[in-house]
Amino acid sequence: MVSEIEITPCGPIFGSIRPPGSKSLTNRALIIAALAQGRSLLTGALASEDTEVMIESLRAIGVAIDVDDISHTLRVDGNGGQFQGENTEMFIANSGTSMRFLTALATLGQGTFRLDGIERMRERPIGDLIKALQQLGADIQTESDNGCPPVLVRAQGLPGGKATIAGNISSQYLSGLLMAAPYARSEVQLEVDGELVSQPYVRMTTQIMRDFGVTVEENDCRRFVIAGQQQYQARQYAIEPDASAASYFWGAAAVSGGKVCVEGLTKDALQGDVGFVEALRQMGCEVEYGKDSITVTGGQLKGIDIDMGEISDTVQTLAAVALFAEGPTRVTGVAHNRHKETDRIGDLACELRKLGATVEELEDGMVITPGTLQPARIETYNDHRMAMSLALVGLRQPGVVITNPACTSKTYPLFFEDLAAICQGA
Ligand SMILES: O=C(O)C1=C[C@@H](OP(=O)(O)O)[C@@H](O)[C@H](O)C1
Ligand SMILES: C=C(OP(=O)(O)O)C(=O)O
Repeated sequence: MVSEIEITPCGPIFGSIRPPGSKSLTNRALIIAALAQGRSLLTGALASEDTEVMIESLRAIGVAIDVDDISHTLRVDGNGGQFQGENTEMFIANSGTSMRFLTALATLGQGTFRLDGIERMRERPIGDLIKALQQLGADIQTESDNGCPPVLVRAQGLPGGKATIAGNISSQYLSGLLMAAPYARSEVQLEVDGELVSQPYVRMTTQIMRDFGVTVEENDCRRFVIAGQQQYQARQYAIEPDASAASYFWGAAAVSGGKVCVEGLTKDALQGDVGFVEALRQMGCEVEYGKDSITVTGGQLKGIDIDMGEISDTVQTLAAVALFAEGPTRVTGVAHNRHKETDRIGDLACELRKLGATVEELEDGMVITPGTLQPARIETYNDHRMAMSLALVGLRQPGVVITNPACTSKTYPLFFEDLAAICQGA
């Protein structure tokens, strides 16, 4: 792909789109189908770097996965939770879900597993998950003492028992523990210690576990009891389009003053990020929930004060929209965004300032005061969401250049093609 893209401004965008499959659901369904006994068919799956590294890692432990790129279907022949490692290496690039879910899964096998990723992955914390797995009897550690990957697992199956898990840095630790727990030798009791960020992802985890036939007792998203020696039931499973990806198209309607319908998502979607449209409604957009779609119509935009702790992957999208609003927008509740693909508070503030905004950084968010927009060369920090969100600014402001646009391949390889296509009707 080209080394940079200049976004062409366009008029109001009217169109509809079905984004590719959800990253979060694809990677959960892959973990669960891999542990099930028998064949599962996952339809509507995402094909991107984050799912690719998950698939390759599962193949490394003997799970046969056939990818049909045309129908977006994955055929997974699960190993029933029986697998061996012989110094098995899993290279996970910068996929947080893969790193956290596969670390928990690896403890169920027999033998040695090592999980590693790119440089940034070696700065993304995993220590709290390691501690919880140790409480459940796993022999597991990080290679260095900074609490980040690489992770080494000397697995002999997971004994089970009680563990507390911190939830203030990432909910993915809890999701990983939950999905592995039914394969422990005895009951697993999990208790969240302190704040739990990104809660909707945990609800997504328990729902998909139940959909694949295991029981999970749950008390207010704080305490969980999972009987040991359960088995996921292989099945056909339909994956929703990605709601975080959808945010860019809803955002495009907002900044361009058009109307965009995202197909395949509803208010009842498993992904909490559909809640992003309610933030747009607060800012002045119109939102219509259809039977199988959600449509956003742009309006007179005003700044808002919002806690985005439950929908943190859409902070950058909201920030892009905020540049076109009247008055400041204050985002809070997202301290954990500093540990994602990049520091999504500090680095986002820096790029927003280049575009002409005044940004005050908070410990857990930022206050964005729009100014006179100006052309800018946007640094993407190898963060797909920096590229996709700030591209929206270029739909109105000439001279917005996105560097390293190929970084969208983490979750959305064809993002710029899809954005151009929907703009063509504008
Ligand atoms: O469980 C998941 O699928 C995810 C949880 C969130 O991470 P945190 O729990 O680290 O906020 C989110 O940012 C990520 O893109 C996907
Ligand atoms: C934070 C993200 O991904 P992950 O943690 O799965 O790498 C994301 O997709 O925005």
